[in-house]
Amino acid sequence: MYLTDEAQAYADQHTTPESALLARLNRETHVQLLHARMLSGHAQGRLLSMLSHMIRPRRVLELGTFTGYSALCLAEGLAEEGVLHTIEQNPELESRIRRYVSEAGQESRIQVHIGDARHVLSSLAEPWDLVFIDADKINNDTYYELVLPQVRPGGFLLIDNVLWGDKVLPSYSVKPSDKDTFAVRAFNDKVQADDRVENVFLPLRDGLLLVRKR
Ligand SMILES: C[S@@+](CC[C@H](N)C(=O)[O-])C[C@H]1O[C@@H](n2cnc3c(N)ncnc32)[C@H](O)[C@@H]1O
Repeated sequence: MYLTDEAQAYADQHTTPESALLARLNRETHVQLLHARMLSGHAQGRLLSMLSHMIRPRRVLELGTFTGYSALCLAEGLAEEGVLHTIEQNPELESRIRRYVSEAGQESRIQVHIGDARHVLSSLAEPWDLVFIDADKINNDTYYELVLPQVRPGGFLLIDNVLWGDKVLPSYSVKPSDKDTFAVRAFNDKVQADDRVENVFLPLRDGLLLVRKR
């Protein structure tokens, strides 16, 4: 489900602009890295910031840092004394992430972990107020089951790319070898049937699933 270009432009023009730092990170990511589309970007970044401001979380967890754009957005709404932990498995991204976290003056509030989220998670037993799952989509369910017990009752999870380029839609004919699409579809269906949570599927960008633990 995509907006027309004109509607998208209008929506962007009526959304608070990125900070100069985020705009620079956005541009640098697109110029220097492959798969720059993975970065949350202007509209989704502002939504992450807005949701974080609404929740005022003390403990935030992000799985999948990439260049740090979404971590910086989510950190904007942290409570005083709040901390965001973000996990990225690609060590080549570490220096850029740390440089931007430092430029944003967030070194004491954003803890960067380099490693496979499945392993790093076992060393982080925090009562999460907000979790952003945005790593390898085939493992969405693994991450969800690992973190949900650690999310405080009434806490939130956000899962990105749940539209998966519209490949989750029933009319799309999935190739039998396309394990990612089958995994994203199965995950979305599972959350919809999960009595432990309430959920809203937001068709923003590539789809963002908002989940509240009961
Ligand atoms: C979609 S990008 C994240 C985008 C970022 N959250 C943003 O919005 O700007 C996914 C990232 O997850 C990382 N990743 C993939 N599998 C992972 C894993 N098992 N553990 C930690 N990070 C992983 C990838 O290296 C990639 O940088």
